[in-house]
Amino acid sequence: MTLLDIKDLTVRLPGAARPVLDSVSLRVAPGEVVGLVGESGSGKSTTAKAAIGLFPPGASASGSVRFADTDVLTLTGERLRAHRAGPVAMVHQDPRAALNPVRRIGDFLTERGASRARAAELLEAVGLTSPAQRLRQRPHELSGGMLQRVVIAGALAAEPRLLLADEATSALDVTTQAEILALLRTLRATRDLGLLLITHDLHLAAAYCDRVYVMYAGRVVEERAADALFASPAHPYTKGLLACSPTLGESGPLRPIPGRPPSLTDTFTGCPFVARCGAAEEACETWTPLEVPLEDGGSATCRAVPVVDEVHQG
Ligand SMILES: Nc1ncnc2c1ncn2[C@@H]1O[C@H](COP(=O)(O)OP(=O)(O)OP(=O)(O)O)[C@@H](O)[C@H]1O
Repeated sequence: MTLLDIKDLTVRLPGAARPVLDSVSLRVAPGEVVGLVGESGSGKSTTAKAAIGLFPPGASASGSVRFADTDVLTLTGERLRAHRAGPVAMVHQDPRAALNPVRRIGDFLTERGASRARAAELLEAVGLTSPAQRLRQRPHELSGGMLQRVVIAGALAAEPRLLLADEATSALDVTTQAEILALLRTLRATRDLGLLLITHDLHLAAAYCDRVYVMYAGRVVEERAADALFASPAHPYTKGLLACSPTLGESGPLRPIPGRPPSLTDTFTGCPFVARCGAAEEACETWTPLEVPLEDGGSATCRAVPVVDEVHQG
């Protein structure tokens, strides 16, 4: 069963030379942790926000976004509001931005529909000790990690089925980051919650996710089981990301990918990664990007990966 099913989603902004999202397909099943990885501006947040029918002002969207039995792109008014407040919750990078500094933690949770008793239960579920005392505290009395637990408790108040975590641990130190990620994994197991983890850190995604989508310039360039992605990345961009992000405990030289991703005002033909790709050939400049199936069930949008199906490589 699929919880979130995005198919061929293309999002355009007025004045942009290329789509913000170009034929993006992504799915999340109940109880599955899915990673969405890529450099800044690759379209990760735009993809995640599509799950709650939220697009940049003036954007036009085509393709489909389904959540369980709901066709999200057709929702308007009260039904759209109910969708955003119920089955899908979103947690962002900075918990302090989500919390009113002068209100108590208890107020934050009861404003989200939880009773006082339930609010204490939620704080316990996210691993906060002395929940009764926490309910009376204000944000400045808690650490960043504790506040992110409070925000996650608030997100759980409406019993969501899917949690979108947009760089939710990026502002935290490494130890607290690991604790929050472990908490999210526990919640998906105990609540059968689907989890979409958005991060620029491929190593983190590979360590905590079941499956990973790698995005580049508004496209999904690789989709793999996390262990396969880490062991044998197929797309040159994925290989580049792995080589340029540090792993815990390793101190080898990092090799940044040369150049920078195309902006929304840059036009290009062929593969969008061609200008930065060490393995590019002339034919890549005119190749129409196409998801090529891999033997292990994943896919990569690169004409150099070996064909296992009846796919025309150009
Ligand atoms: N409201 C908006 N108005 C104009 N451009 C936008 C808007 N939202 C997103 N964009 C543009 O769309 C592209 C994709 O942005 P998006 O935030 O989805 O990327 P991202 O991969 O999540 O990046 P980051 O890691 O920096 O959050 C970027 O070029 C961004 O500037």
